[in-house]
Amino acid sequence: MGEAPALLVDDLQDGAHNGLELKNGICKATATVGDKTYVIGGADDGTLSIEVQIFDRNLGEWVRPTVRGTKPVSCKGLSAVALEDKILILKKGSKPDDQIWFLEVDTQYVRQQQEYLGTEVVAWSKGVVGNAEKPVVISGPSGVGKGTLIAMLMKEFPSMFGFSVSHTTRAPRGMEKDGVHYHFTEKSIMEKEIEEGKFLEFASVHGNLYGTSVEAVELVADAGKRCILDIDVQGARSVRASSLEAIFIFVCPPSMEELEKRLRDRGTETEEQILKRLRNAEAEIEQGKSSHIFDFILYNDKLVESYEKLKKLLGLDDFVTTTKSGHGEIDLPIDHSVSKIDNKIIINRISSGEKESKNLIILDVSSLKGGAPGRTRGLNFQAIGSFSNGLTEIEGLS
Ligand SMILES: Nc1nc2c(ncn2[C@@H]2O[C@H](COP(=O)(O)OP(=O)(O)O)[C@@H](O)[C@H]2O)c(=O)[nH]1
Ligand SMILES: Nc1ncnc2c1ncn2[C@@H]1O[C@H](COP(=O)(O)OP(=O)(O)O)[C@@H](O)[C@H]1O
Repeated sequence: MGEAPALLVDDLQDGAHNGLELKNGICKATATVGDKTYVIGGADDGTLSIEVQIFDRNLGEWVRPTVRGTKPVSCKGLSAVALEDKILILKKGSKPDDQIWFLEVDTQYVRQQQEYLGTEVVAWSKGVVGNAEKPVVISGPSGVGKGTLIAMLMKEFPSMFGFSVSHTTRAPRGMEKDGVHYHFTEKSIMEKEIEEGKFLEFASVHGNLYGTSVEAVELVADAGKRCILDIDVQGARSVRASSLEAIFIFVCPPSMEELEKRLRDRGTETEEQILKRLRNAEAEIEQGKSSHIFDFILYNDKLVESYEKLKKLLGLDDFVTTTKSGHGEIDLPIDHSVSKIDNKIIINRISSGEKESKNLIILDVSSLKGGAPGRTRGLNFQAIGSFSNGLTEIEGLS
């Protein structure tokens, strides 16, 4: 049995299942999903992270769960709304991009983690307003031209794409910079971080460990960019099975002879490494073509033509540069009440002194995408304001 938090069991049994509690400077919200009541909160000094405890009503016991994903930092107050398999958390007095969070309690990811760890698991993911384009996973054998094609894409569309910087235990090549091409790390450190759940996927490739950290993907999403992942077939399979919805592209060489020529001409590997990469290439190509992981196979024969094909796959062939529309920011009132009608969360400002502020915010949670341990996208909102001239303004943002 776990240690009881400040909120009393009696409070829960009296029916305070969904709502806000303030005790001794500690802000807590509670939400009930199934037989469990989740007590979510932290100190209001903006430094500590928000913690979770569970009261299992069947067992009559407190449980402290294993927490996956990045925890949100504490804030001035919380509201919690139970959805089917997750809890929507509204953080009061936080920055616009830090106000909406989800605590997953019974999603596929949480159930997988529960099975794997044999403990109660919850997982955080930050809510992102709007529908950022799906991330792009690019795989293919060493030397096929993945890096070259990605570099061309990033050069032509710098504000649209962001590269997910992987961790690796292999040594840097001459021109490679730590934190730009890879986060170069040590095996023991990376293994510890994998244990701690910091990686979305990882794999042993050509004798070294490679992995995509949750943070690497989050950083790109937070910059409002479309994430590109250069990962091997095993990694692509893991991502396919994860909550990250992506487009999967496998890059194939025109022939094994040409692949060998490119690898040798690149001149970055020893003879032994080249032979190992060529041996692995056959199996990778076999899996890439037959495994149903990939949505598209791109033959990289003539570079310029292949690049045009890649742009077409990503819907960029007749792309005209336009100014990026804003993400839309919610002005979440500190004092508010929250209710839920079907897939709509209604946030109502309590006693608004400001004449021209939005009194009602409607959050649509009907088409959420992605989820823990990264980001939950697809949140849409409408802000509705009443003005002193009697007009009502409706602002739809996504
Ligand atoms: N699973 C996984 N594979 C990765 C990751 N980063 C790179 N790789 C793959 O590791 C392999 C070797 O990469 P690298 O050492 O840069 O050599 P290169 O492919 O010859 O340029 C390639 O197939 C990459 O796609 C990662 O984060 N996860
Ligand atoms: N279509 C192509 N035709 C000829 N050479 C290519 C082509 N694409 C890439 N290359 C060259 O092949 C080498 C390997 O490309 P690289 O992008 O490093 O591969 P990867 O990232 O898949 O290991 C580089 O020297 C690159 O300039």
